[in-house]
Amino acid sequence: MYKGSARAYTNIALIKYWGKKNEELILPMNNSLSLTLDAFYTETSVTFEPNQTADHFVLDGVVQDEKATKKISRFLDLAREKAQVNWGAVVESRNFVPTAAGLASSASGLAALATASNAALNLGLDDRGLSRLARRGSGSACRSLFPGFVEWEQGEDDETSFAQQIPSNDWEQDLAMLFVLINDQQKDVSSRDGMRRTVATSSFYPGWLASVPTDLAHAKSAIATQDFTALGEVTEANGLKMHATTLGAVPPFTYWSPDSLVAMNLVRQLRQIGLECYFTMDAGPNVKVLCQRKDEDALKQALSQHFAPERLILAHAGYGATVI
Ligand SMILES: O=C(O)C[C@@](O)(CF)CCOP(=O)(O)OP(=O)(O)O
Repeated sequence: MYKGSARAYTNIALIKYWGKKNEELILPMNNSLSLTLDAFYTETSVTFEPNQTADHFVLDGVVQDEKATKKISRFLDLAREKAQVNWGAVVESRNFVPTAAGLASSASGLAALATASNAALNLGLDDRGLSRLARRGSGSACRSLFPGFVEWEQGEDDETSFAQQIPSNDWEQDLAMLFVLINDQQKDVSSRDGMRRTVATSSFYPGWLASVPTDLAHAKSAIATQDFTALGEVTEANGLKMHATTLGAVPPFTYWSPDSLVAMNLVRQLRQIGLECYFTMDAGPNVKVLCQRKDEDALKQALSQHFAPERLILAHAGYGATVI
């Protein structure tokens, strides 16, 4: 029986990955930096069957359609190639996210699948090898292998593009991230499609890309000096610039919904009255608010004046992917 199971946690980028220089290998245009969180995780088991060739994918108890299964199969082919086998597999994944979330994070899912495949096929991959394998499933997944603050080195090719943890003296334990879950019916443009369109057509993209190295340096120095204000400011600015690129795409699009703007404005108002907090957003309307742990209750209290409590999820620093 060639079976492996793993758990991996989602991560939120403070300095965003937004654009690929190589779609096939998922090589990014820039380095990114994230914080691995504890609130959302995925548990995945994979069982390779020597006398089967078809793959089956069950997500949260539901057998997935051909399109979703094909995406998993393409990833499993990488593991099969490394093991020199052509065995079919059954993948069972469970996302542990609050029901209201709608936060199906591919990052934790693919990081868990890479870790589970490594165990099932006894591939013997080290952290770097695992990060490179997860990257082939979804770019941000390469960061979910590790706890704390994580930097994805963009690299030049498959060998040199991987993530690693940034030394922080556990400062991340002093921080918190409050997820404001905006229920938005509108179908978002996927992160993959959004970054593809933006790179190809947005006149704002070059300006964004040119600003990332400086933002990254500021974020890393803020972590080294445990300067929350500096980390918050660069996080909020970098996220806003990333989202600005979508407005210049052809056709233009935005991930922001009216309630996203309400949340962003509330964060600015709270800062003005001395509750230090900063927001960031990804490929969806949800708003993530970075604060210090000592302020998390005041922040949640303030936002619950405008958002129902079940839509406010507090997260803290998470853990690296593990075999379970
Ligand atoms: O996480 C970040 O750095 C920023 C984003 O979340 C902003 F939306 C993008 C994540 O993109 P992902 O889903 O990894 O894309 P893939 O490589 O096409 O699968």
